[in-house]
Amino acid sequence: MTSTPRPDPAVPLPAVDGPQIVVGAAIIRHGRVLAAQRATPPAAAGRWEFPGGKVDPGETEPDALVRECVEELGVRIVVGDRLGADVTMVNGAVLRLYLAELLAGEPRALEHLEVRWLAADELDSVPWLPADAPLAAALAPHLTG
Ligand SMILES: Nc1nc2c([nH]c(=O)n2[C@H]2C[C@H](O)[C@@H](COP(=O)(O)OP(=O)(O)OP(=O)(O)O)O2)c(=O)[nH]1
Repeated sequence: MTSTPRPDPAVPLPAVDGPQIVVGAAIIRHGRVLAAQRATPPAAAGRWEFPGGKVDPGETEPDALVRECVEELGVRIVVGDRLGADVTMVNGAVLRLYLAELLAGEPRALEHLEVRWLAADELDSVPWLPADAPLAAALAPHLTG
């Protein structure tokens, strides 16, 4: 019988390269989702997105969302389930959306031009970044009451 050698825990595993993951938070309150209007870069300025950003090396996706929502909105959130499919963006990065709820604070546009609460029938009222449009559409059933 052959046995598979166990990796030596003292030897670091090689880094597994994958696409850069960008996480977005669909923060829902009273049947509305929080959308944020990008200020930068010029090509994306004025378009709308979900608060969030790049996941840092060694950081979990929910931790990245909590960190970004403090930085961008000045709020604490609780991260829930994933929503929708991964969206691969033109630069090869992958956008991944999570449902979230506010734990503390009132969102302010600390890094965005504006933030806005959108009801289900208002999801089409803002020009989303291209990758966000299918995710915004997937949100509609979650925006009730
Ligand atoms: N945060 C966020 N970024 C999005 C969304 N949709 C979308 O295409 N993007 C793109 C815009 C940016 O190219 C990239 C995320 O960059 P970012 O600037 O928000 O992330 P970050 O704060 O971690 O970036 P950095 O300034 O530290 O480099 O993903 C979205 O819904 N939320």
